[in-house]
Amino acid sequence: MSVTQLETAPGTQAASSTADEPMIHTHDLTKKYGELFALNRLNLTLHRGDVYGFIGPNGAGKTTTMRILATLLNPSWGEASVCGYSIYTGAKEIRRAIGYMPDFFGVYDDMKVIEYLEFFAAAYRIKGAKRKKICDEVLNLVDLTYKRDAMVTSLSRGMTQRLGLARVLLHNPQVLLLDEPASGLDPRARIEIRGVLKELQKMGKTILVSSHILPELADICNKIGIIEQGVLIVNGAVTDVMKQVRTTIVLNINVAERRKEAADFLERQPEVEEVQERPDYLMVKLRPEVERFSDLARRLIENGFELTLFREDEINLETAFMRLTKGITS
Ligand SMILES: Nc1ncnc2c1ncn2[C@@H]1O[C@H](COP(=O)(O)OP(=O)(O)OP(=O)(O)O)[C@@H](O)[C@H]1O
Repeated sequence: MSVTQLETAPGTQAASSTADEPMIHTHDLTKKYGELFALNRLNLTLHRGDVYGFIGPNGAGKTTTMRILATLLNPSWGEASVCGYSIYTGAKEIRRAIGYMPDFFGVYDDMKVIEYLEFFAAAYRIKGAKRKKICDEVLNLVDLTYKRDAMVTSLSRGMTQRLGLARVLLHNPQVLLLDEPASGLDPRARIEIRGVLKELQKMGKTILVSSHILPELADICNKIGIIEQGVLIVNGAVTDVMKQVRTTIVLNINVAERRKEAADFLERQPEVEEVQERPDYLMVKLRPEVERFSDLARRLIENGFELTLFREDEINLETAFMRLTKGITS
């Protein structure tokens, strides 16, 4: 994947004159359908380079937010601006400055991958040699160069999602609105999408990305918001949000040999509450007040254990997240 080439591609620049001016800003943004608040006084601020994970269950208001920011839907009241342009007066400028990938999008059946991209590049009035260069660059970025001449209908769901991402990158937007880009993908395809998002993050794009699943986004975002029934119930830096979401940390740890000894060693460590042996690893529950666990890895290594696995248990994190979202609004 190449990061540098796309940075030089011509694109729409933000209206923002200072580096601190938010790339996305909303104030009391509200959308009502009859009596239903699809979105209820949403206050969000994203700065250049922020990758904001927008997490919530079905019907929480994620798509509504994205569609308002993409100027495809009017709010009932409240303010929103993207790249310094108001959604009320700067819709044309906003559309040039963003790449919006909806949760469902159609692809044209009878086209090759490269024809599909060239078609949209032409719609952005990218011409001639530049068009070819940019199409090749975005294909490379999403790792689809090897499918350049394949028919779009022959792509897997993961590849189609990556092609959708390539499409919204053609005009080098500064802000990306990505509505559940990893939904319905198998674990491998999810990892691939995450890889692309990490590349985009390195390029300094501002990204609002939604998901049902917290762990899916936790390690690529710097900020996270959890929305439920139109209300943003948690908002902040990933580390702070994680503290609120989980009550205890559970780690999955394995060593190359002497697993029983490692279990005994772990049980003696001050931050460990309980160690359970699983067929392939040790499940290590930390005491409730413990927030950091990197020292534990260091001590294991210093005591001669060769670590083959050391990671936070995602299922535990997901369960904690579900508990939090259920607990607050029900
Ligand atoms: N056109 C509409 N008319 C009436 N209600 C709507 C309309 N569009 C959305 N809603 C309602 O607004 C709420 C928020 O929907 P939204 O699509 O934003 O949720 P979401 O978080 O994107 O959900 P999902 O994860 O299922 O895509 C839901 O209760 C939904 O039923």
